Amino acid sequence: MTMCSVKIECVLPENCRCGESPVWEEATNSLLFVDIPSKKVCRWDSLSKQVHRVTVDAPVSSVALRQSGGYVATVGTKFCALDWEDQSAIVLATIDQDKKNNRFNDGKVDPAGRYFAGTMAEETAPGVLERHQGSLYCLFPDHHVEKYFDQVDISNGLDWSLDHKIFYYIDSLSYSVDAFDYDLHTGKISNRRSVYKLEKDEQIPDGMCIDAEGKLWVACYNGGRVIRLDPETGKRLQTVKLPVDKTTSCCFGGKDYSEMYVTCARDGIGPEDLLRQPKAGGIFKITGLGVKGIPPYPFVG
Ligand SMILES: O=C(O)[C@H](O)[C@@H](O)[C@H](O)[C@H](O)CO
Ligand SMILES: [Zn+2]
Repeated sequence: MTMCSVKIECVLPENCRCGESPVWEEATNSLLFVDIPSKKVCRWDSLSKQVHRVTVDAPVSSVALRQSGGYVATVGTKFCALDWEDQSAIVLATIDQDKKNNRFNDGKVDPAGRYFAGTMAEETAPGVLERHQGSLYCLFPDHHVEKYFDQVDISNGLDWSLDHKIFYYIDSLSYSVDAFDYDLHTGKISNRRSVYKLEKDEQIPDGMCIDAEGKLWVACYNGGRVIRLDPETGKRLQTVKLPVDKTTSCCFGGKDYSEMYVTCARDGIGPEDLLRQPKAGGIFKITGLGVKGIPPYPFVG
């Protein structure tokens, strides 16, 4: 494996205000993602290059596959089921009803088909928000919701180790990638610890995914990069820089999950900086990483 074969291209100039939650859907050779403030769930067909967009009635912060068809998404403060054909959203559960300024942020389905997602106070500008307002929640297959912990600033990246015994989690403003022991049978988490502290130029940790070797990939907001971490040694193994600063999240997709897709944001970039990064808000594809990902888990409810 040589690092020099890494290639980065913008495959879709979508101008997302805040692109997030990339998810590969093998059945349609497509990449799903959201644009949070634009209230849009998008599906980009990698073969036809066509995009389908569904607009919902509140900021949509994550999307996931659903075993029984369609998708699930976190919309405002609700876990919803999305019917792609008739473009409808059905509410499965509502959270944070006592916190009127909160919304969901990043979410992902665990290996047993439960949908994890956390909340945050709405931002007045990128990174500017009332602190400690967020919590981490999980929607179980029977549609009941459990709260894991509160006091979160910006609930973000999440994924599970390949043996399903560890849950990795990012609260962005802690500048840390954390790990918990994970009980796949019950969905319970325990024993929180930090596995990596971001360096200054890496800026703010945002979305995250695991690769087929058990290493973590973290998108660095304002850092214009994704970094590969070894959660066992706490070392950074690789840095891949992108031509945009506000990289928000990443996932593997494409043939055998050998490509990485990266979302990013356009909001918060001044006119002068936009000239330097005209592709801000686009969808990027990284090839030649020499490592594959794993398929996303579908929600089983
Ligand atoms: O994409 C997200 O996860 C949040 O919704 C964003 O708002 C950014 O992470 C945040 O601005 C970084 O500070
Ligand atoms: Zn995020």
